[in-house]
Amino acid sequence: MTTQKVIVGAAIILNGRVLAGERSDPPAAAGRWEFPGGKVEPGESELDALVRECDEELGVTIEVGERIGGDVVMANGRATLKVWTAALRDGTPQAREHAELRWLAADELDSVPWLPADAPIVAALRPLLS
Ligand SMILES: Nc1nc2c([nH]c(=O)n2[C@H]2C[C@H](O)[C@@H](COP(=O)(O)OP(=O)(O)OP(=O)(O)O)O2)c(=O)[nH]1
Repeated sequence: MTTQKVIVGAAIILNGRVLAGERSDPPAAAGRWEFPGGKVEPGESELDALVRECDEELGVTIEVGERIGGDVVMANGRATLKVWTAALRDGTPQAREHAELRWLAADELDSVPWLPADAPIVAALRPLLS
């Protein structure tokens, strides 16, 4: 049986800006930008995975908000991307796994090359940043 993997992402919003991270690997994705997050582990809830990944990747505790956009089926058809808004509860984001982190305002969202699957999420996010 094939299991559909779920990738969860956090659009952490602070003062009208969203936190974006530049991937450092794998080579095909390096230099592309994404929402912090990652794969949901077997037996783990999606929201628990989101909180865990933000702790691991950024060293922060988040409070999860609302879903942004719909489920995005990834190009290989074997994974689905789901993104939520989030607020910082504790800590200052550090680039533990990303090459760089940036806080982007609505008019800066197009200034970085997002991973292709993120395009509809970024579009849905824009009106929330003001
Ligand atoms: N975190 C994240 N991943 C995304 C986004 N958009 C997108 O296409 N992806 C893809 C990139 C990767 O192929 C996959 C996430 O895998 P990952 O390697 O970051 O997951 P992980 O942190 O669980 O890593 P690992 O334990 O398997 O090393 O989803 C996004 O906005 N955020």
